[in-house]
Amino acid sequence: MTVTLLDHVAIATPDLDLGSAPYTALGLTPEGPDEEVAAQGVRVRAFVVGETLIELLAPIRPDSPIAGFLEKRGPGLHHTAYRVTDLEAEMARLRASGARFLSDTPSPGRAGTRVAFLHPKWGAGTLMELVEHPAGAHGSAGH
Ligand SMILES: CC[C@H](C(=O)O)C(=O)SCCNC(=O)CCNC(=O)[C@H](O)C(C)(C)COP(=O)(O)OP(=O)(O)OC[C@H]1O[C@@H](n2cnc3c(N)ncnc32)[C@H](O)[C@@H]1OP(=O)(O)O
Ligand SMILES: [Co+2]
Repeated sequence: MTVTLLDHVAIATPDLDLGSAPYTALGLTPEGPDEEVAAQGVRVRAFVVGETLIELLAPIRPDSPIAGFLEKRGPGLHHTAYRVTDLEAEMARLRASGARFLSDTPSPGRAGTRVAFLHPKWGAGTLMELVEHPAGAHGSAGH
């Protein structure tokens, strides 16, 4: 079993400052500066919650999956993400068990990570993401 951590819970928002309000009110602070991930058409702000993160996602392009999600479902919970130690091995293992990935190969994620998404239908209604951190990632949570 190579899932080692609930890496993050992602929230879709039209605007990072607007979406940050409840988390700031809880006294949570961002892990670092906002980050744009062009591959996903998003701007990300990650709040540290102990060993895991709240990943706030705002679209930077109309064709971003987050823009589509907001149009159809409005702001709120978007996906859950699980840290794995070997992404390719986990993808192969899950594929062999019938899992449906949204792409054949990993994509670039936040903070130099590599990510792969499983179809929400396979996730029993939840969009699920696997995250592999660069070897030796630092920080209390390895973030
Ligand atoms: C910065 C990177 C960061 C990181 O962690 O490092 C990220 O997490 S980036 C996050 C943004 N990127 C993605 O979400 C990529 C994966 N997502 C997709 O490819 C699409 O959003 C997809 C395929 C999940 C949905 O695409 P689309 O909305 O065009 O398709 P449908 O509307 O036809 O949806 C199909 C079916 O799935 C349901 N759905 C859609 N999104 C979600 C969701 N987030 N959670 C649960 N279910 C979802 C949708 O309602 C449809 O179901 P149906 O019963 O047919 O209505
Ligand atoms: Co994510």
